[in-house]
Amino acid sequence: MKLAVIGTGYVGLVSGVCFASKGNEVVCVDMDQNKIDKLNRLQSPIYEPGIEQLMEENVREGRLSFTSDLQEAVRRSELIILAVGTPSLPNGEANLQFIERAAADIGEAMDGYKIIVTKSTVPVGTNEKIRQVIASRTSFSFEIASVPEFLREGTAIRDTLKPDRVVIGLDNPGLEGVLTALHRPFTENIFVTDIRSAEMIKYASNAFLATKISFINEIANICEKVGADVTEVAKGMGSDQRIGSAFLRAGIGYGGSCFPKDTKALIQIAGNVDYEFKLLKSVVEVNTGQRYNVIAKLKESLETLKGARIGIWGVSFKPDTDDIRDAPALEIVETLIREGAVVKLYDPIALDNFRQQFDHPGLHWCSSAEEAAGGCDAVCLLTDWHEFKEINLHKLAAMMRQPVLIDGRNVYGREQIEGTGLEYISVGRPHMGAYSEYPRKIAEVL
Ligand SMILES: NC(=O)C1=CN([C@@H]2O[C@H](COP(=O)(O)OP(=O)(O)OC[C@H]3O[C@@H](n4cnc5c(N)ncnc54)[C@H](O)[C@@H]3O)[C@@H](O)[C@H]2O)C=CC1
Ligand SMILES: O=C(O)[C@H]1O[C@H](OP(=O)(O)OP(=O)(O)OC[C@H]2O[C@@H](n3ccc(=O)[nH]c3=O)[C@H](O)[C@@H]2O)[C@H](O)[C@@H](O)[C@@H]1O
Repeated sequence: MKLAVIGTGYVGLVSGVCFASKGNEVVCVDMDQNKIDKLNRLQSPIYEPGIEQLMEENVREGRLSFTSDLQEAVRRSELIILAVGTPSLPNGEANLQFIERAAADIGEAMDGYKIIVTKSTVPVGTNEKIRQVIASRTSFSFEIASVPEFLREGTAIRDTLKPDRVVIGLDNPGLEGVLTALHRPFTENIFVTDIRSAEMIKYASNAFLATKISFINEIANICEKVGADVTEVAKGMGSDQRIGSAFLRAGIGYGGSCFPKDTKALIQIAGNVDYEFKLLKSVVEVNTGQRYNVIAKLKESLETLKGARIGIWGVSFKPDTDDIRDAPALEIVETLIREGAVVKLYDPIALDNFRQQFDHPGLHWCSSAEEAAGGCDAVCLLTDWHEFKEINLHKLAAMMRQPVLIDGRNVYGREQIEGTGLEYISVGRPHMGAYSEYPRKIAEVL
């Protein structure tokens, strides 16, 4: 099939490349000429393992191209995929300006029948608006469908080539054949429903995963007070198939371009129909608090942050991505600076993006984890990059001014910590190390 994909962020680029690799002729469109120039040099504007190789193969085979000319792309395609951003407005609602503009541009460019598929995450009822915007710009007939995207950054290609399921929302049953045929090379598990339900499935899925994370984080906070180990608790809970083990990793809370924005948007969607989504509001509140627990733990350990030297390991919102959108590290580092700490930052790939968001004379940019830790009063591990698991913790303790390690992702096991001399404070697990007063506090509670 001939496809145009509008928007070359994670979703547009990865789905464009994956549709091309299944034999479709795909043109990816972006209004950002710099991105298109980069793509035409076969350089990916997103960090995603394997993407450049797949781009190169498909361009070489003549199935994939990149342009900023939306009109030309729409005219040569049978099906158009909308994958533009839907960021948050200040009140949490989804900002639909990119969607509306793209829909208008598509309507104006149309020169015949087209199918328009929305992959962007959009509030319930948005596809109806898209239909109206396009209809007001063209007299040619067209169909709309909602095919929400469930890929994760860092595993986006694998998630797209082998998804758990594909959800297709449509109002005209006549579209089912063409859309299921387009997606069947990826999976047999295709769920066809109406457009509004498809739109809601996307928000409900992200909100549910966010809820699992906040739930386990609250359990972790209680574990810390009663002397239980949340990683054991999660294993024990997760082996019940009704619960499932995924998304039960306690830590410093979720970040990224989607969970924070989509949870807030769903609260607004509910609010707009006079429904207070109390559970989801608490999920968001717990998530914010979880980031600040790192600060509280530092203060407990160091007494004051003024003048303290703090090493930060990892600033991206999760490993294998350079994305720092709504990364917990942003708020944590800003707070440390506000409290007068000197902060040494290291991340394998996300430091440039971080610096564009937040820079300050009190920040030191380091090129290795060891450099960031050297001479520090505490190191905070905020992103569970694989390389941090391999660090020699004996050497770490020796190079620090005070050997305090705050592990925000529960990366290390007891056997790695024992004998290192580190004071080790993780999330929802017993504190370890010479300086720890933890057992005394438990005794007080009991
Ligand atoms: N990032 C992710 O992992 C996932 C994102 N989503 C959803 O997919 C949508 C896209 O997200 P990202 O890929 O992160 O987006 P993004 O915001 O990184 O990129 C969107 C791109 O669209 C381009 N664009 C905007 N308006 C345009 C127009 N009228 N014509 C041509 N290009 C235009 C922008 O220049 C930008 O390059 C959002 O709704 C998001 O919630 C869904 C699943 C996963
Ligand atoms: O709509 C979206 O954009 C996407 O949002 C998430 O994908 P993503 O944000 O790439 O990353 P996740 O792997 O889901 O992690 C999100 C955040 O939750 C945190 N997390 C995840 C799992 C866990 O057990 N604990 C936990 O704290 C991660 O560290 C990260 O900060 C969803 O997993 C995707 O299905 C969805 O398509």
